[in-house]
Amino acid sequence: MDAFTFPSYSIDFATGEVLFDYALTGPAGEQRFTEAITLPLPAEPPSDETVATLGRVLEVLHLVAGVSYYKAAAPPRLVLPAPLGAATVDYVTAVYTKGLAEYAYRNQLPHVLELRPEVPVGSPEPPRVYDDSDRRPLSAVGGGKDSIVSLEALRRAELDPVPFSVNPNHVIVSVNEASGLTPLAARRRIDPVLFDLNAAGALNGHIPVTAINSLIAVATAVLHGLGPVVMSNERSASDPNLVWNGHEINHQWSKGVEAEGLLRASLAEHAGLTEPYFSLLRSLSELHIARLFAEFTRYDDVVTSCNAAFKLHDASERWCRDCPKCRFVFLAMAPFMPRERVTHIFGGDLLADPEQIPGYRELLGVDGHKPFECVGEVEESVVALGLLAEQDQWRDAPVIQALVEAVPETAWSAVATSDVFTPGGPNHIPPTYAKALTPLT
Ligand SMILES: CC(=O)N[C@H]1[C@@H](OP(=O)(O)OP(=O)(O)OC[C@H]2O[C@@H](n3ccc(=O)[nH]c3=O)[C@H](O)[C@@H]2O)O[C@H](CO)[C@@H](O)[C@@H]1O[C@H](C)C(=O)N[C@@H](C)C(=O)N[C@@H](CCC(=O)O)C(=O)O
Ligand SMILES: Nc1ncnc2c1ncn2[C@@H]1O[C@H](COP(=O)(O)OP(=O)(O)OP(=O)(O)O)[C@@H](O)[C@H]1O
Repeated sequence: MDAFTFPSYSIDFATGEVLFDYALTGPAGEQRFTEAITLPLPAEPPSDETVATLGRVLEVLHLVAGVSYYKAAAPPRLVLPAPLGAATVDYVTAVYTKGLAEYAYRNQLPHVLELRPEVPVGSPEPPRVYDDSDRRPLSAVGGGKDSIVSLEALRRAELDPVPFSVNPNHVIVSVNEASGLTPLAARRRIDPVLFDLNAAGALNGHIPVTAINSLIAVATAVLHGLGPVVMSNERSASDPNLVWNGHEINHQWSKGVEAEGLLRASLAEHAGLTEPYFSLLRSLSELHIARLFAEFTRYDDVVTSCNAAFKLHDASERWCRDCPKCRFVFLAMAPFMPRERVTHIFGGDLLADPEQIPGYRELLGVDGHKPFECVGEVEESVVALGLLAEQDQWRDAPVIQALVEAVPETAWSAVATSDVFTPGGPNHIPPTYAKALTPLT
């Protein structure tokens, strides 16, 4: 295949169904795909202005959601369907290069990191300006600790959040029920042809899924006349796992602050949205968020951060208790709650199981590089370990004993001056929302 194109998209306002068409083309022929996204419909039909703004958001989503199909062949040409402004070209370029960086690294495809889209000459019509800043926020819920902290911070600040998810599974449904708030949900159906191609050995790998979920959330907020989309992406999401051929490889790129800024700029330029999207937890470390989560016990029976529970096929019921994310979140929550509570949340005690030691050595930077997963920085893991080693309830746990001995002296001295509990770093949080977080932190 030598090119990836975007033949058309359509929306049916009777059902909320949006169809995005894609094509991989080359000398051997064409492979078409159609992704279907069903937006929740509002009680009243949308105004012409809303339809126009929604159309602009969907144009960007059409481009971004193409990554799933582009990656099946990684052709050298990415051919966009219409003229775009500079900020939107920058965003789309970054999604296909930085967002696919882990995929490029694992498949040894350096050209993906250098991909530049071909954009038709011309300028898009300027959008209508749409000020949504004072409306109820749409708060993205992924079922894990982070979105729960945001939801509760917004609720305490009386900002009246609407929980929102893409394809909510039983975990997300239970988290929403525990919140007592009435959620909105969108459906997303990947073209099953992609799964057939994967089974036949097509190129495959990680994609920037948060970029897709984010734009579906913004589209839903516009359609329902709601305000900003509030994400729960933390400070450490911006840090790369490694550097390859001079490029940063970050598993969590589309959760990072760079992606957030590029998406905001694109939505302002292309859709006229003044305050469309930001992460409320941007200035916090994962460890800090885990400490905040410990204040809320109503979600203990349902909260699940393990990615295995969110697979499209053969998902685990809740925590798998044997992956980097389970290991990290257990380590991060344990210092801030009784041992019985964290063991209850996970359905087992990971720090009592010596089989977990090799995985924890990676998280602590003793072996290998930071795993390709949504886990905190090495520094956060070392700080958590230090806190646990001081507690009677954990000091004698087999994993804690082994890890305390494994961590080198240099790492202990580095964390002595750690800022993991000091909010910091760049963020896009509007002042009204910054106030929502202050009482918690
Ligand atoms: C749940 C998970 O981690 N899935 C990744 C896994 O896919 P797997 O085959 O084990 O399961 P499925 O998720 O059911 O996917 C089936 C195939 O579908 C393709 N696909 C899926 C979703 C999508 O949006 N586009 C797709 O093309 C994919 O090719 C699968 O083969 O391994 C895959 C290959 O490495 C990953 O692509 C799957 O990742 C999902 C897209 C996913 O939802 N992952 C999140 C849990 C995730 O990684 N979140 C990151 C956020 C990173 C970001 O920048 O957004 C995080 O939490 O750090
Ligand atoms: N299915 C989904 N629908 C909408 N938003 C989602 C979905 N899954 C994740 N998100 C959002 O994407 C961002 C990144 O997801 P991530 O899985 O890191 O967060 P989380 O589930 O809240 O917490 P944790 O890090 O503990 O898993 C969060 O803002 C989360 O709310």
